[in-house]
Amino acid sequence: MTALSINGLVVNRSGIPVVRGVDLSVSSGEISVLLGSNGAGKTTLLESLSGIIPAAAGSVTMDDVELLKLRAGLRARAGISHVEQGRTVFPEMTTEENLKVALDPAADLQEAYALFPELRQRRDIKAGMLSGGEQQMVVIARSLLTRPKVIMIDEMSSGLAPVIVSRLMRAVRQLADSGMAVILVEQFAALALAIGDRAYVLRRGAIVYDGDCATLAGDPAHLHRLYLGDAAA
Ligand SMILES: Nc1ncnc2c1ncn2[C@@H]1O[C@H](COP(=O)(O)OP(=O)(O)OP(=O)(O)O)[C@@H](O)[C@H]1O
Repeated sequence: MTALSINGLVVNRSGIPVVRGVDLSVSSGEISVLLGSNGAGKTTLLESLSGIIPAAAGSVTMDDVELLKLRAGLRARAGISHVEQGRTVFPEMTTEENLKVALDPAADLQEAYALFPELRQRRDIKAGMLSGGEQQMVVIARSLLTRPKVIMIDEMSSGLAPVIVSRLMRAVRQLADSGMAVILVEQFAALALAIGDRAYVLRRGAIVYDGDCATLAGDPAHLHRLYLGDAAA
């Protein structure tokens, strides 16, 4: 079932289009992996969906609601959550206090501990004392507790060891398996393709691949060409 439908999305940065007519749809229960080289426009695309920056043209619908007409806070309430690149914990608050920050009345803290049991033992510790991987778990769990229909996760693995990244990837798979639509922007393409369903590759603001993850994972040379475009020919 389509959870979010993006049509003809254009987003400018300093007056220059960096997302140029993107069509994309994400389904409940699936991980849509969004790949592309540095500067391709991935973060800009996510920021326009959550309302951090305005879109110049296009349409983004969720349950027949036009998100682009809503302020950021209302988009979150409509069910889209954004785990921003580099977002951190409140270091002086405990793990549990961090989790409670955006707790939806219908949500239960136990959902966070079910996703990341390792946080349960750390609940009373100041979040600033947690490891980088645990902090990222808190940030993702905080987003889960807003009860989103669509969760967008931007480069969650930055600076983390591969074993931690794999742990986080398993959790992201669990989120999708519980029925959420996940948009995953990731620099570790192989790891993301291994757990994802649908893949999109963005190059200079335009989608140059739209297909399933397994096909792309099985053809690294194709992926390489998609990233580099004409430069790889
Ligand atoms: N605040 C800004 N003002 C002006 N231009 C910006 C701004 N942020 C990003 N850009 C430009 O917009 C383009 C897209 O950047 P964006 O960060 O969306 O790409 P990305 O695919 O997420 O790359 P990365 O993997 O490096 O985060 C780039 O050319 C970048 O230089």
